[in-house]
Formats: sequence, C-alpha cells, structure tokens
Amino acid sequence: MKSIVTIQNLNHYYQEGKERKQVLFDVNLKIEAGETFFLTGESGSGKTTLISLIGCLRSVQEGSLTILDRELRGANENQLMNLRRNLGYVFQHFNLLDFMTIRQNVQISLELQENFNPDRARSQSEAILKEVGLGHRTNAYPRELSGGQKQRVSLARALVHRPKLILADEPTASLDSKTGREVVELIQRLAKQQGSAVLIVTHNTRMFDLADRIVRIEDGKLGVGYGEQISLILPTLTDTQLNEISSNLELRTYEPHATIIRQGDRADEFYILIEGRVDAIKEDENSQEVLLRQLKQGDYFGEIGLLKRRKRTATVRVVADAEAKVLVMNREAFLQMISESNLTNAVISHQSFQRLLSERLVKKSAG
Ligand SMILES: Nc1ncnc2c1ncn2[C@@H]1O[C@H](COP(=O)(O)OP(=O)(O)OP(=O)(O)O)[C@@H](O)[C@H]1O
Repeated sequence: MKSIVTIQNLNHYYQEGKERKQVLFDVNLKIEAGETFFLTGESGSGKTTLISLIGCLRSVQEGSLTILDRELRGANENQLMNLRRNLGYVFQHFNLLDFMTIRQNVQISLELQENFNPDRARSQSEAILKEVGLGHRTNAYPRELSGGQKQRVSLARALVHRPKLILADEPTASLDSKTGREVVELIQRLAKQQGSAVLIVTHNTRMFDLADRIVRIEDGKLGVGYGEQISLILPTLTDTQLNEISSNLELRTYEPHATIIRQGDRADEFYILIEGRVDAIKEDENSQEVLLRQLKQGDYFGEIGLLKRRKRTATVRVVADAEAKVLVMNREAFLQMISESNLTNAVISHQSFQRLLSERLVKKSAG
C-alpha cells in the first residue's frame, strides 16, 4: 500500500526562555492511503505539535517527515504551501467564516488550488455539501446551523479539493457523542471514497472502534501504553488491570508470511493482533494445511495452548500481502490476568471453546 506520511526519527523542541524543551522524541510512523488513523494521548503529550508538523504548519527541526514522497525537512515556505494544497483540515471549533454562506466557505478551499475555475468550483462545492447532507442549505450562513451541521460544512471544505490526507484535530470535542460519531463516520466514508488517509486526534475512546489503527502518544513518545486498544478488545478488564497489563506487553512486527506460532510447539505467549491479518492453519495427518480462520485487527490468539494444553493446536501465519503487529503477553502475565478477572477468564475460555469446536467441525468435514 502507498504511504501518504512517513516519519522517521522525528524530534521536536520548543524554546522556553533560555532552555530548549524537547516535546517529541524519536517518532516513527507511517500512514497509508485509505487508512483512518487515530492519535490519542493526555493533554500536553505532543499531539497538536505532531499533527501541525504533518500539516506543514510548523518547520521540521530534526529527523525526516515525508508527505506524498516529498521531504518537509528543509522545505521552504513555497514548497510547504504547495503541499498544504494536498491536505484537508478539520478543526474542533469548525473555523468557518461567519460573513460567508456555507457554499462560499467550502469554495474557498478550491480558490486556493491551481487551475481554479469559478463555475466548476461552485458545482463541486454544492455536490460535496449534498454528500454531507446539506444540499438544501447551501445559501445558509454558519450562524444558522447546529454544531453538527457546522462540522459537516468544515468537513465539506476539507474534502472538496479531494486531498490525499485529512487532518482532524479533536473534530468531535464540541459535539454531543451521537453527532460526533456521525461526523467521524462521515469523514471516514468520504475519505475511503476518495482513497484519502485520515489522521484524527481524539480523546474520545467511544470512537476507537471506528479506527483502522490507534496510536497513543505519551510524553512525546509514540506507541507506548496500549491500555485503550486492549480495553476495546478485552472490555471486561478494570483500569488497574489494564495499566498493569499494558506495561507488561511487548509490541512485535511480523513480516508477510512469517509464522508467529507453530502447531506442536510449546505454548508460552498470548497475542493480540493490533494491525494486519493472520491465518490460523491446522496441519492434518497427511501434512495437508487446512485454513481454520483468518484473524484481523482486534482478534487475539494463542489462548488455547495456554488454557487447555501446553502445545499449540494450530499454526498462525501472517497473510501474504501485509505485515502484522501484535502485542505479546507472556504466560505468567496471561495466567495472572485471567486469575484476577473472572469475566475475562469466562470470555476467553468461551472463545477458546468455540474455536476448538469449529476446529473439530473443520476436521470432520475435511475427513
Ligand atoms: N509554542 C510553544 N512553546 C513552548 N512550549 C509549547 C508550545 N506549544 C506546545 N508546547 C508544549 O509542548 C508540549 C506538547 O504540547 P501539544 O500542544 O503538542 O500537546 P497536546 O497533546 O496537543 O495537548 P492538548 O491535548 O492539551 O492539546 C506541552 O508540554 C506544551 O506545553
């Protein structure tokens, strides 16, 4: 898949009086075309700094940041401005101009583009307003709209020029939870239609199921702490358990085709798939491989060997077309987790039972 954003070893500093304070530390990140990517983290962790660097609104000081294969480090203002034309911005407070109609607000984005044509711009603006459900209000002014409608206008403005990357900084913070969810679903739907990537900064854990990928930033460092991801996958854990577990996890990346666990090996780890897809495969008596199931982001595996027996009952292998990222928990941490949470134990045991049952059915139908 094509990378829209590639960040390598990015550091960022602010000057505070005589001191230089580092706020981003060795950030490495890729955002692919068509992907909805959530960036989350505590206040002051560096989210706005990072999104404004990606948005070409700040100069890159150290490391590499490329957008659409163009390096931002060392880029001059003219080059940054050209790159900004490929981006769409959605803000928490909508940032609409009150003295313009909503159609004019949307059309501004097109006026900044090269090859601007007023008639075409007008019809494109009307078309995108229709897409966001405001086709009947094109001549209204922002003050006549609700918060959710204003955010739809700002969405239309961000998307009308078909940007390759949409950056949304807390787009739902001024909205109630239902409207916020509708707005994120809409961003996602329109972005997928256009093949654009979306980067959303949000604290709102209730939206996390909409993300293709969630990355947390803590004190300027990416990808540390996996509490939110695990809470979605194993919602029966308490916050204290989540904190303890997430500090005991290891993140591993496996290449396409790599074998993560092998049938017959000793079971000593539990895995949570946070990116990519893997196949669970059973080898029959004639050494023929039978696909049991494909697992995707949010699924976990490796529990059968830990719960029931010491040996792996199946092989788990990464699919051929993309790498997979997994959070790995060792046997002791896994056993402690299920001994401390009866509900989690029940949920995982139930899944393990269902899987064993379906393996028997597969075996039976193969035989
Ligand atoms: N212009 C600036 N000058 C000095 N320090 C700054 C500046 N902007 C941000 N900081 C500091 O950099 C750190 C990261 O700030 P940033 O705004 O990126 O965090 P954030 O995660 O977006 O926070 P929030 O969720 O509150 O918006 C914070 O410690 C902040 O105080």
